[in-house]
Amino acid sequence: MYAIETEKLSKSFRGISAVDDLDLHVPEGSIYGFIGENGSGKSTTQKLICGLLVPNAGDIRLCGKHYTDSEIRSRMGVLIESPGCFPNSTVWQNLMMQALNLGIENPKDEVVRVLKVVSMTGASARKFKECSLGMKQRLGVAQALLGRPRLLVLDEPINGLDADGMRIVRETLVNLNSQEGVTIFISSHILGELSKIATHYGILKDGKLIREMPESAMSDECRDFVFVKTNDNPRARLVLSTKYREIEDKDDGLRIYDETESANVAGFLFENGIAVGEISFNRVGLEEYYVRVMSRQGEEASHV
Ligand SMILES: Nc1ncnc2c1ncn2[C@@H]1O[C@H](COP(=O)(O)OP(=O)(O)OP(=O)(O)O)[C@@H](O)[C@H]1O
Repeated sequence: MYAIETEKLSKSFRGISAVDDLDLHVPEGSIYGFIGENGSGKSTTQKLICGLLVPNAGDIRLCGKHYTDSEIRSRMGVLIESPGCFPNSTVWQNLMMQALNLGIENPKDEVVRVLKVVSMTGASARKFKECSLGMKQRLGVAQALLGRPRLLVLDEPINGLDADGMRIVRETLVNLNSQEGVTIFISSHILGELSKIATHYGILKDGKLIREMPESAMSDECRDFVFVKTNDNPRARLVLSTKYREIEDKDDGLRIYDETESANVAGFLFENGIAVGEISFNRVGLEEYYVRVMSRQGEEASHV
């Protein structure tokens, strides 16, 4: 079953298409990384799913039910753009107001719980306007967690966070997903961070979904390679081409995509009188995969 499924979802603003015929499939229990360039339609899609915008066409189903179903909606937590908070109220007061609005039983206990989850217990007396950007983002996540939602829709929740703030949000999301089975639909431009947690990906371009796949399928498309820097890369390339078929110039060095090991490449270069300055075994990461998919969009990339 899909936690979120859209069928031919479309939205335009004053005749300009923002989301175009979108068929999205977010499996239950997944952490679905939703990526795309600025203006590709990620926020619009998330707003449509959360009922903050009305589609021009298409359908949205949440856990098999129409997205307007109130029971399903009550199991959703949302952070879209910046958290809606009162600047002169404290972190505690803002969360309490939200908990009361949501009609949560034992709101105090629930606020204590979510503050703990995002590691903000010590900041509960701080006014919202005095919070750092990182604290505000984490408060937004805490708001989204009120009432123990089964589905979280998060728009750029790690934007503006420092490394520690990112780690806290990342660990929070992974724990919610692995321990409580919460489905997380998350957009982010910080691909390195997203790749640490996502189980599925959807790539959006100009309002259209150009790729959708589980992380394992993306890993299969991302290839292993040996990266080597030498004292003479052009000669190293010539020498290596007598033994290896797929060699690429990249980052002041050479990549060898053939199935081999660093030690074999180093040994072969050494035998041929070429000094190796740096050698490592690597894999194409999400950022590079994304750049390549975007640049060859429309083509079927069998090897990325
Ligand atoms: N309320 C609106 N009125 C008019 N145009 C809008 C509105 N909201 C979004 N758009 C347009 O729709 C397109 C998609 O915007 P959207 O914010 O969904 O993209 P995005 O992928 O979330 O971008 P970003 O990564 O910069 O947040 C853009 O061209 C944007 O200008």
